[in-house]
Amino acid sequence: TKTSPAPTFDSASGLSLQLLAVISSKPYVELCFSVGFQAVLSAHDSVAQKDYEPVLPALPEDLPDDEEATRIVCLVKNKQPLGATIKRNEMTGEIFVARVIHGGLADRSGLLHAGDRIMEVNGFSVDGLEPEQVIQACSQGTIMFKVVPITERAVHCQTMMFVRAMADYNPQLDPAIPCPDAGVTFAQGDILEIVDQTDSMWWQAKKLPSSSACAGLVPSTELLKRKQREHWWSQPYQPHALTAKASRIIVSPIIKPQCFSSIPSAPSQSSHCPLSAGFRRSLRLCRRRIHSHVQPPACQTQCLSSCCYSALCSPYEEVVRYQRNPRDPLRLVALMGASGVGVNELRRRLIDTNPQLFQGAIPCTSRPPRDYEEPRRDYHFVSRDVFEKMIHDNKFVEYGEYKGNYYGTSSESVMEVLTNGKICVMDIEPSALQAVRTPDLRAYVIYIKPPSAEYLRKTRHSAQILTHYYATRPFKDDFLELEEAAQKMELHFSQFFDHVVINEELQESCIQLWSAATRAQDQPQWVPASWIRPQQETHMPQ
Ligand SMILES: Nc1ncnc2c1ncn2[C@@H]1O[C@H](COP(=O)(O)OP(=O)(O)OP(=O)(O)O)[C@@H](O)[C@H]1O
Repeated sequence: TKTSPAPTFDSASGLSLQLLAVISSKPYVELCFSVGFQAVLSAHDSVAQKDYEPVLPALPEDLPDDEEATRIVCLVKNKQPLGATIKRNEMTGEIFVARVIHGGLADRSGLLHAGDRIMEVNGFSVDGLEPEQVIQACSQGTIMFKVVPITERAVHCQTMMFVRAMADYNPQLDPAIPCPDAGVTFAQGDILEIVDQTDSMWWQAKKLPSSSACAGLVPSTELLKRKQREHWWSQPYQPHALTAKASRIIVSPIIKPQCFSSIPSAPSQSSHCPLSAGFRRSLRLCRRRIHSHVQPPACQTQCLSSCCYSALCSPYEEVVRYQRNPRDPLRLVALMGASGVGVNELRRRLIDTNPQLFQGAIPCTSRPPRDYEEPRRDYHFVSRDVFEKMIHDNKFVEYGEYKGNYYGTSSESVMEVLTNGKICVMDIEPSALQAVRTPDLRAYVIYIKPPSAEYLRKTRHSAQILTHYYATRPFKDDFLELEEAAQKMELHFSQFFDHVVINEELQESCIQLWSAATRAQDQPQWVPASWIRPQQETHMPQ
């Protein structure tokens, strides 16, 4: 049978000091004086003397039979929070542990649980005290709780999940949070690790990257949705603001065709210099015009019941860490930016300088080919009927009507580039975000941000902005228009930006773009879980 070794001495550390008096050899003296060695001997003595158990006061003899089992919990706290919240039962006045924060001091002790009734703190009864007074008693140093442990602990729902926040949240501005100091502040686009969903209202989460083991409180999906809805209804009705808000979270990829018949017919601008796929003026104009002409919804109710409501449905987007398998098709790189910031200039340079790696998708049109145009190089030329059938079958990432002809980019034409082993680079309007964030295209969205007004003034004096088919114009209002458009885009869509490039110096921006676009193909990235899950369902770790 296994027997525990019995100690020969119970005061080895004392013995080591006696030993010192008789030995004079230097290595032995150093060994006996070393901190580690003394600590080992002291630990040995504690075990040998069996003085490792806390000395509890003797039980009083007149203990009633129905005395509840209590637990003494001793926590040593310095500056870190206790990691627990308390609440008072309004009927009985009893104080309970309301929740224990994942990874906090109380949680790591393993001795305090949600539902434990607190009877005493540091020897003083909490009877009749307000929760704030109890908290004050736990401010620092060694805190001794006497608690009646909860008999049936709640089943903890601790499945780990990562989400991307689609909205901003500041606990200090939320009067409903149980403890603002325990809240996590986050902004749209932040990645949160949800570590506990036991409470249907207040989840526990860590904002990534996080160096702390301790989580904090964030509103659950349901609660955040409710808060957004309340905020929504409390705003005065502004049709345009409502449209912008609606597109803040989810945007419908399908935009009704617009007719721009008022624009005069244009000269064949590209007759001498054929542009690479996707740079056609008509396509760009068509896209820009549609975006700026999107009508506000006919009525508020209709809006709330359709696109806005679906936007409200997802204040968090579940994400997973994804690294592309080299055998999988490459990812689409979608560039987004305010008109005039330089999206097309950068895209053109990227493709022109690395044609073996990057390519644009060939757009589709219902317009007849011109003399200098070649099918499948300049456009996929299709009849109006075929184009309309493609619209009906949801084939387009984006499309619109310009001067009586349809123009668009189909998912198929993007896929063609990707499966041929090239990175497809596309410039998109926010309305196409939803259509490119799909399991097939897995768009990596790069936002092109304007530099400071001062830098713009310095570098864009000869820059021209595309206005209509045959004309460009210099920037107006000292770049105010560009800055305002960029701010709006960031306000509503920054949660979808995987990367941001500030377009200061062209060549430097191009290098940054190249590096981000290639990194997106090989390095792990946070992507919507829905892109990956269908294939991974059977292999998900439990
Ligand atoms: N970093 C830069 N430095 C100097 N000029 C720039 C820079 N980036 C872009 N430009 C110039 O700014 C003008 C607008 O650029 P570009 O056409 O690419 O804008 P855009 O974002 O595609 O907008 P739109 O589609 O409305 O034309 C062009 O004349 C371009 O050469």
